[in-house]
Formats: sequence, C-alpha cells, structure tokens
Amino acid sequence: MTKLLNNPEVLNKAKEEIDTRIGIQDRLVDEQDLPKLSYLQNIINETLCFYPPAPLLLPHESSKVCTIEGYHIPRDTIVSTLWSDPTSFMPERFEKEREVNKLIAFGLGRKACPGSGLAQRTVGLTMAFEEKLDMVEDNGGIILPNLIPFQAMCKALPIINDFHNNKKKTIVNDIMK
Ligand code: HEM
Repeated sequence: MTKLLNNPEVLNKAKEEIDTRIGIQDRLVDEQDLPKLSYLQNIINETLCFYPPAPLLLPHESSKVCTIEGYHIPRDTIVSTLWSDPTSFMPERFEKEREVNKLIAFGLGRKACPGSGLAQRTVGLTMAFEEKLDMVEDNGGIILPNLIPFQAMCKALPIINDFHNNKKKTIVNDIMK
C-alpha cells in the first residue's frame, strides 16, 4: 500500500485493469478473476521483492572485496544483481518472460512455502476489494517495516457499501423469521 500511494501511476494502472477486465462497479472481485489481473499480480511480486520475509531466507554475502559495475563492494556485503533498477517500484518488470522465476520470496525447492498459492490469492483479493480500511502499519513480526510507519484510510467503492447493506438486511430478515 505504501508503494502504491507513493507511485500513483502504478495505482491508477491497477485500478484501470480492474475496471476494464472485471468491471468492479457492478460486482465484487472473486478468486476466479485473479488470473485476469496480471498487473495486480506483478504489483504483488514487486512488493515481495521490496519487502521479503528476509529473516526466513539465508543471506548471501560477498566473501571478499570486489568491484561490480564500478562500485566498490567490501567483504561481507549482501549483494544482489538480480534486478535492473532495483530501487524503482516497477511492477512492469514482471511482464518480461521468466522474470518471475527470479522471485524467491517463498523460497525454492522442496522446502519452499506450501502456502504461497493461498498467500498470493489472499493478498490479491484484499488489494482488489478496496474495502474501507483504517490501516496502521504494525512494526512487529518478521516483515521489513517502513522507517516512518504507514497510515492510510482507503475509501470503499459504492458496490462495497451496497454489499454490506444487503448483508445487514439479510441478517435482520433472518433474525425476524
Ligand atoms: C506472503 C505470504 C507468505 C510468504 C512471503 C511466505 C514465505 C515463506 C518462506 C520464505 C518460507 C521458507 C522457505 C524455505 O525454507 O526455503 C516459508 C515456509 C513455510 N510457509 Fe510460508 N509464506 C507466506 C504465507 C504462508 C501461508 C499463508 C502459509 C499457510 C497457509 C504458509 C506456510 C508455510 C509453511 C508450513 C512453511 C514451512 C515449509 C517447510 O519447512 O517445509 N506460508 N514461507
């Protein structure tokens, strides 16, 4: 969410994708829609690159002093040359074929995260819903926190309000029966 708010062009592109491919004004996004939202998936992948569950993966450090593309790298430095322009938030990088294979946020091989499918769908649905959320970043746990904790208020789409009102009506009707 921090990355989306700081990169409004990415946020707008994601909204546009949901509007054109799903037509969210009429109904809620559901799990079957997620494969159609490739840009949203790229945003999730890009976010996992920026904020990986670092303590879970083994760090790789330079074993001796070296020079990479003109930069002096001291010994014991964590170096990654996997991504081009690594400090820019660019979900578009995952549009390149096989780029997603470089993502190791869920680990690799036999010990890789068995919950990755569930996690990706849950994050995708949460982001696509645009629920009314009052969000404050929790700096506990094992994620990489922002230097300044993130706070934001998301505005719900009219369809979300209609959905809740209808749900409330159904519950009241059920109680009255
Ligand atoms: C964005 C969310 C998640 C991320 C980034 C993540 C990441 C990881 C990573 C990096 C590992 C270690 C892989 C390795 O040792 O190489 C792992 C292991 C594991 N994860 Fe996840 N995970 C997520 C969500 C979940 C969910 C939702 C579940 C369960 C429903 C889950 C269940 C597990 C289990 C059981 C292991 C241990 C696997 C083993 O040791 O054999 N994870 N996860």
